[in-house]
Order: sequence, then C-alpha cells, then structure tokens
Amino acid sequence: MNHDVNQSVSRSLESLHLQALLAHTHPTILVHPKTDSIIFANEAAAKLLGRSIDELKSSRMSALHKGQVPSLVVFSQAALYHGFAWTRGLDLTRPDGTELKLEHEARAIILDDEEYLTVTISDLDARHRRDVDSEADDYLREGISEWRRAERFFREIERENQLILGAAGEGIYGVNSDGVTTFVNPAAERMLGWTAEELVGREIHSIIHHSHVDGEPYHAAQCPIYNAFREGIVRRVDDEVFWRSDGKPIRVEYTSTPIRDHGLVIGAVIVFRDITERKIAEEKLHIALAEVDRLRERLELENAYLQEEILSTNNHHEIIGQSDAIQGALKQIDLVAPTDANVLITGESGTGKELIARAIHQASTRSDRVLVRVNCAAIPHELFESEFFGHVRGAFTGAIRDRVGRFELADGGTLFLDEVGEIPLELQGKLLRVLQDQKFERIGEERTREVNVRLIAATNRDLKEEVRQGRFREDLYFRLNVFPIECRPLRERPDDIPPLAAHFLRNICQRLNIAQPTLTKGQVHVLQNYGWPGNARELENVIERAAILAHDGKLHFDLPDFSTSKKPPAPKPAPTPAPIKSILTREELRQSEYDNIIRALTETRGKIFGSNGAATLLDIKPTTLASRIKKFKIDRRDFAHDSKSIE
Ligand SMILES: Nc1ncnc2c1ncn2[C@@H]1O[C@H](COP(=O)(O)OP(=O)(O)OP(=O)(O)O)[C@@H](O)[C@H]1O
Repeated sequence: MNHDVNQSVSRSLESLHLQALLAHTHPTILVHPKTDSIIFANEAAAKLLGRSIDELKSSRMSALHKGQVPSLVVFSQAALYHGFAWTRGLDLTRPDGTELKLEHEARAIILDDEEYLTVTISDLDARHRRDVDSEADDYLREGISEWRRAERFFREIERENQLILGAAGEGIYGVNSDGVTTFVNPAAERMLGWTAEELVGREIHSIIHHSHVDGEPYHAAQCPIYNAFREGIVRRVDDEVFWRSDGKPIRVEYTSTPIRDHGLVIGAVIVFRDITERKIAEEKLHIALAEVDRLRERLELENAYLQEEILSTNNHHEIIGQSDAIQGALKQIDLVAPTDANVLITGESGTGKELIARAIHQASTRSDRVLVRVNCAAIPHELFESEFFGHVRGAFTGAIRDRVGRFELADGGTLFLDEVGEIPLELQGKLLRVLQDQKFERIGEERTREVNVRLIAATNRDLKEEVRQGRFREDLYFRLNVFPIECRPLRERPDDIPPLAAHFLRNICQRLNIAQPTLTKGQVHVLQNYGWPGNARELENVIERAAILAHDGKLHFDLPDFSTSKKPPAPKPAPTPAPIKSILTREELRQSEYDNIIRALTETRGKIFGSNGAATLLDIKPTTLASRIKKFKIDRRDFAHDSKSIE
C-alpha cells in the first residue's frame, strides 16, 4: 500500500512543484498521515535528522518520534483540520544518539484527493544559537557605536584639555613613573626654552632639574617631583631652579601631584611658575628693608645719642677765657676746623678738651652731621671692638641683633675719642687701619664697610710717655697727633677765672631757674686763689653748689683746703708783682689797700681777730680792720670755707 501511494504521489508531485518545496533549504518532509508514512524528505531534513533520504522515506513518523504517538496524532489532526499547525512537543533522537529539540510546522495539502502534510522541521537549539549570535552581533554593533561615541567624547575632552593646557599661564608637564616626560604645555615650553618634542620621551630631571642654584648636582633620588610619584604624595616647593635650554636658571615654585590609575601611581603632573622676577623684587625689597632697618636703627641711636648730648652738654659750646692760652686755643680751632685733619687735644681733666672738640666740629663742614663721643675709659675691655665697629647678630654670645658701631654712626661727621689713651693695645692696630683707610668690618661679618669720619681725640695722659712705655702704638700716636691742641690747667690761667665763674653762674641760674646772686670781687679773688685740681669742671661744680645754697642773694664758696687735697696742683705761680710805681694816685692807693685786705682775709679765711687773724697779718687793730671792711663793703663770709672760721 505504501508503495502504491508513493507511486501515485510521485507522479503528481512534479506537476504540483512539490519538488521545489522539498528542495527548500529548510528541513522538510512529506507525510501521509493516514498511513503514518513519510513520502518524501529533502536533503536538509536528512541532514538534520541524521538519516538518508531513503531511510526517511522508508520510515514512519511514529518511528521517528518514539513514544510520542499521542502528540504526533494531535499535531497531525490539528494540521489536517486547520490546514496548518505547529508544535515544539515532538523531539527526536538521531541514530548517533544526539537529542534534538525541534519545532514542526505542518501544512495540509490534497494530492489526488488524498490529504498530505508538508512538515517543516526547525532545530530549536540551532535557532537558539543563531539568536544568541544575533544578539551578540547586535550588542557588538551597538558596542562599537557606543565606543565610537565615547571615543568622540574623549577626543573632545582631550581637545579641551589641550586647549586648557595651552591657555594655562603656568608651566605644566607630566612624567611617568620612570621619570620620562609624557607631555609639556606651551607655557612650560616658553619658560624652559625647550620644545615639547625635545622633552617628551626623555628623562626630564636630567634636562631641567639637574643642579641646585649654586651648581651643586641635584640627584633625582632627592627630587621632590620624583618623590611625588615614588611616595604618592603631593609635593610643594617654594624656591628652586629649573635650567633653561640656554643654560640659564629660572627660579620656580612648583607642585608635583601624583597621578593614579586604579590606585596605582603611574606618574606625576608638575605645575610650575617662574618666580625669578618676583624673587628679585623680593630680594630688592629685603635689601631695602634691611637698609631702612639699618638707617632706622642708626637714627634711633643718633637720636638717643643726641638726647643724651643735649642733657650733658647743655649748650656749653661757648669757650670763655681771656688768657693767652684760651685765645691761642681759639685761634687753633679756627685754623683746624675747616680741614679734615685729626686733632689731639691734651690737658688735665676738666680743662675743656671736649668743649674744644665740639667747637671744632661746630666750626667744620661736618656740623650738619653728628659728633659722636666715645669715652674710651668707660668701655669694658672686651666690648671695645663691638663699640667701635659694631657687630652682626650671633657674632658672639649676647649679640642678639645687629649693632651699628660708633664709626658707622659718625659716618659723615666727627668721632670724638675721649680718653684715647685707654684704648687697649690690641685694638689700636685696628683703629689705625680705619684712620688710614676709612674701612672696617663689623664683628662677625665679611663685608667691608667704608666710612668718612673725622677724628678728634683727647687725653689727660702723657701719650708720648705711654708710647715710650710701650702702652701706646707710636704709629697711632703720630696719626692722632696731626694737629695738637693743649688745654692749660685753670690754675695757670687765673685771668680766666672771673669770666668763667660769671659764665657758669649765669648758666646755672638760668638752668635752675633761680635768682642770680652777685659774684663779688672778694669772692672772685677767693676763686682765683684756689688751685682748681679739677679745673673748669670743678669751678663749675663749686659755682653750682654755691648758687643752690646762696642766702639772700649771697654766694658762699666751700672750697676744700687746697694744701691738703689729694692731688696738689702745681704751685700757683706767684702773682707777678706790679711794677713799683713811686707815686700812686688816691684811687690806686685805695685799690692797693683793698687788695691787701682781700689777700689777708683770704689767707685767714675771713678771720679778723686773734693771732692768726687778718688784723694781726695786716698789723692793724681788729676794730680798724672791721671798719675798713665795712667801708669797702667786703663780706667776710665770702672768705670762710666753714662757718667756724668766722668769729
Ligand atoms: N673755657 C671754657 N669756657 C667755658 N666752659 C668751659 C671752659 N673750659 C671748660 N669748661 C666747662 O667745664 C666743664 C668741663 O669741660 P670738658 O668736659 O670740656 O673738660 P675735659 O677736659 O674734656 O674733661 P675730661 O678730661 O674730664 O673729659 C664743661 O662743662 C665745660 O663746658
């Protein structure tokens, strides 16, 4: 029966183009449902089902789908009834044991009044694989476009980054973890003089950062830039140098920031700024400020010094005296003042040496600058050098700040070295050098400073003798003694005592704001008869004391017993006896008597009565002397050194 059907169908098939259907690339079989037989099968079906066409044609459907007859019948009936049916309920095992998951699509056809089914079989596993592949393909296609979009996006960012790097005023370059340059922005190229091509791909430290500013090699191991990626920390450096391509250094401040990729440091980006100009300006400012500081300190010192001076000198620049000695000194002052010659003023203490020094300075072209006085006797031995030349901070223990020395302070003015004989021998050489070269160094400083100082020295020592004794350098002595001025002791110039006493009295009363007492001739006489070991200073002090203690406008002098004073002055030269005139006028007689009484009262300190009284000396009666004293309006108390001497 199967054979008959086959024969009749095969005849009809050609006319119905069934052949074309079966030649379809999809696995297709022609089934005669009534007989459960497979009439035809195409190559694709044979391949899928793992059997030859002939094997299939001799098979029954139910044999292919063993154990699935109910499903097969339902499927066939549905197809015959509806004309079309499909199912995934029919599986099949190939002869090689491979299990196939299949989808069957059946279409009913009528051939010679017989119902047939063309069954197209799909391999569901293969379709699934295709679906997966197709999905993967879609993903891939989508991925590529996404990637292109991202690429465009990143290219855009990169372009923007390049624009930013290009526009940045700071120099920016990158290095990888081997220290090799990865990029350089235009500002960095400009500042360094190297092009990006010259730097990229090369180890940048050895090109721009190889040495310190002083030329000392800068090892990459110490370089903070490299440390940034070695240690993974940001490094900021305020002042270092990068070397330009022309070999010149530029001072830079920079920040080196590590670059991380997934937590791994892969290099660093360095942002730097050329601070050469700023540093130069800062340094200039620093120098200017230091100069301002120095000048301020100097002004402060000058000011303090001048304040001191005002207090101490009290404007006593007026030199009083009519003696030849004083007149001679005044002439010498006039002569030497306009020159820059060194002056050595000698004389006992209080004879007016400083007064003369000041007068010289005042009359010199330097009078608009300061006269700086250094009392060499008052400086501790170890501080001499610092006092003269100054020191810098830290030069020795206790030198907590820079100090301007007296030489510097006197620059442009006059330096008055009082008691010059007290300068220690070891410093005399240095002093000599300054006097010769006008150059010196502060203690603790290499820098040589120049000054323009005029020197006036004073001493109450016999410097020649000091030289002889080896206590004073001869060369220094000659250097100081260019123009010597001698101040004679007051006792050798009694003529100066009256004007000096009047001068001191006037000044003191003005200063103390007290009424000025009268200075009588008798008092002047007393003053002239004293030896003045302390010279004018002592006279000034005596007058001051007397002015303060004056009663009823009357002065009382309290002079020590000159004969017992510690340092006896040179004996007062005997007053030159006046040439004896044979005939004296009445007035001359009167004056002579007056002088005689004054001398006697001076001798007896105002005592009239008794064997040591003035009356005995004069060989007149005490009562006569008393009336004479009254007539001459002499105040006996002027001659008394203490109240006891007056009866
Ligand atoms: N000829 C004078 N005219 C006016 N005042 C004088 C005269 N000589 C000295 N004096 C005054 O006497 C005082 C002492 O003078 P000065 O200080 O100049 O002496 P000196 O020789 O420098 O003393 P020393 O050696 O102790 O430093 C000062 O007040 C000064 O003004």
